[in-house]
Amino acid sequence: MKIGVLALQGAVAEHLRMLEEAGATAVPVKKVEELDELDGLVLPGGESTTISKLMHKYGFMDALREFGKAGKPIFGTCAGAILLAKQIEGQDDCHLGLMDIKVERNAFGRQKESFEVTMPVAGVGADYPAVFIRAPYIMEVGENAEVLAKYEEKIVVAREGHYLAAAFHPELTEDTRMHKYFLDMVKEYRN
Ligand SMILES: NC(=O)CC[C@H](N)C(=O)O
Repeated sequence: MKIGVLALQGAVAEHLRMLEEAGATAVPVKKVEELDELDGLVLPGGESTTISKLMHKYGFMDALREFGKAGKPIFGTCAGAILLAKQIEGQDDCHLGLMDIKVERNAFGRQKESFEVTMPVAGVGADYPAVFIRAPYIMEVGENAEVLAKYEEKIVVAREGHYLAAAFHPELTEDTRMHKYFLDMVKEYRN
């Protein structure tokens, strides 16, 4: 199984390492042609506005929409979840607009810029260590999306078919369960 990590900006190396540990072959993706050989893709955390600008610059907007619409699984973490969302609170435009979720950026307030909590994530585990860094939260999910985790009543993990979004950074722990969950999704959609 070959999984790419979009390598324009953000936490790329950490995702590559976790995907390898979870049992996949993981490659950084810097050119659209590299999408062809992939079974799935991770959109890392970072700064969504910066990543989006680079996605436009290097032709990834249309290429990634095609990738998603062809049924290839995509996992967006933190800024990556913002890139996937169809709606962003306070903004008219979205980025990829592939996943039927509405997100609010930097949703946990200044005093909580970064924090770690242990929480249950459905299908992943009861005690998942979630690292939040200037994290968004998911305000609403569409009727085909399911909520996998909430923190303080806010949705922080959701799945819609072959799209997975997490508000936190699963690549910044030693716990590979979230990446394994994504690899199981990829297996499910590969055939
Ligand atoms: N750690 C992150 O990915 C932060 C996301 C960032 N606040 C954004 O809006 O893009």
